[in-house]
Amino acid sequence: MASSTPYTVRWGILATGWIAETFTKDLLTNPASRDVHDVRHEVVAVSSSSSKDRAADFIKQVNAPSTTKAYGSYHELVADPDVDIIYVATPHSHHFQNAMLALTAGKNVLCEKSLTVTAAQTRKLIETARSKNLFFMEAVWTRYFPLSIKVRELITSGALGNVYRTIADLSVGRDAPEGKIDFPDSNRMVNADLAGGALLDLGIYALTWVFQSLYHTQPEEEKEAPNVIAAVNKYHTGADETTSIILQFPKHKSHGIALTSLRVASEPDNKDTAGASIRIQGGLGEIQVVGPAYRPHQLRIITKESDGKAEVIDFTIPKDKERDWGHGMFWEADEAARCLRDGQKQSKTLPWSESIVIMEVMDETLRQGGVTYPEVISTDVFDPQSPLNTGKR
Ligand SMILES: NC(=O)C1=CN([C@@H]2O[C@H](COP(=O)(O)OP(=O)(O)OC[C@H]3O[C@@H](n4cnc5c(N)ncnc54)[C@H](OP(=O)(O)O)[C@@H]3O)[C@@H](O)[C@H]2O)C=CC1
Ligand SMILES: O=C1OC[C@@H](O)[C@H](O)[C@H]1O
Repeated sequence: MASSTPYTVRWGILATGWIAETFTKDLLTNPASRDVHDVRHEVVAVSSSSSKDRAADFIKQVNAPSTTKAYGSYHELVADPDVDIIYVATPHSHHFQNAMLALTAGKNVLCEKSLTVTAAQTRKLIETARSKNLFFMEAVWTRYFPLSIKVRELITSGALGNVYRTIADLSVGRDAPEGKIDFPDSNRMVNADLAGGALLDLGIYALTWVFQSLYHTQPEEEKEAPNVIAAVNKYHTGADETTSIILQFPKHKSHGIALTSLRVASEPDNKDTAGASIRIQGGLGEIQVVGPAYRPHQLRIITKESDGKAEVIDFTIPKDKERDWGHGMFWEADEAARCLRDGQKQSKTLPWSESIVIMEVMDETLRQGGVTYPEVISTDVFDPQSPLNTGKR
């Protein structure tokens, strides 16, 4: 018999930057505000590699319970016996070392995108999670949106016929005079020491739409790794600034076109007038996904049957009115909670095997573009005393 008591997950937050704040505020919303009643979340500890004070400020900033523990190091957080799962919210450069730190301490992990800098690092993390019987998931929040679920249902129901092509773009329009990009060179978006660049930060979302529509929705035995043809422009920091990828899935005769750029914008006026950022095209019609690829808000479904008329479905992100907050990251947290409750070590919506194939596509793209990152962030040898774990910058 199903229990009426929601299953509670106790979170530890590793790092205190922008996304850590956004995600933690989502964890603290009332699940009932999104009509979820089977799981709930507690934030029991927050760690900052900068200082314990920084962690304490963060706890106040997000209005977490006063019992939440503040730690001045990632090592202390992963050793806390009250924590069930660690949310890794550092820059991409740090994900491998930080997630290994947590897994080797026996903690389940939800790790921000891009999962790692290299596919070898992803494989190592997955081997570690498997050998320690722990839950591990890449935090591609968009996959858990009701909008994404609807898109996958439409594809698998055959509403579009065979899907032959997906075009997906996430570009942020930060071109600046004299060949510059409007981020300081030290910013994680362009800083090679922090695994900066368009592909790992934004291109992962364009690839998410290609994979959701052309790979994930295939029966298990039909899934195939694609051939990759990439064009990459590098910025003077060595990170990629504009990257375009053609993915060819030979068995299914389908193509994915994943686009990302720090210079041009997929939504120049943020008002949906530029058209859909994502088009999923089948023999019988197409789905247009409107809004930024990471947080889209509308579907337009145009099929031969509808005679060219679009069925438009709007999706709003529910807000917890008491906290005046709701960003949309809570759905991935709910997924992690249900996996922990049910003893599943990976999410069916983004299984380990798929994270590996996507990282392999990114590896190949960066190889073709001649983008390389420093050894300290691209090694797949775990070092608990790495500066990425100790915060010694
Ligand atoms: N899902 C989503 O929508 C989004 C996901 N992201 C992902 O989240 C991750 C973090 O991004 P974001 O929050 O924007 O980044 P921020 O720069 O805002 O925060 C990163 C945090 O990591 C910690 N950190 C540890 N070492 C370093 C270092 N050498 N340089 C900078 N920070 C360091 C710091 O926390 P402390 O000092 O407390 O240890 C810092 O506050 C990235 O992987 C990014 O791709 C980002 C934005 C949106
Ligand atoms: O994941 C992300 O989504 C939103 C973007 O603004 C941000 O750069 C990226 O990290």
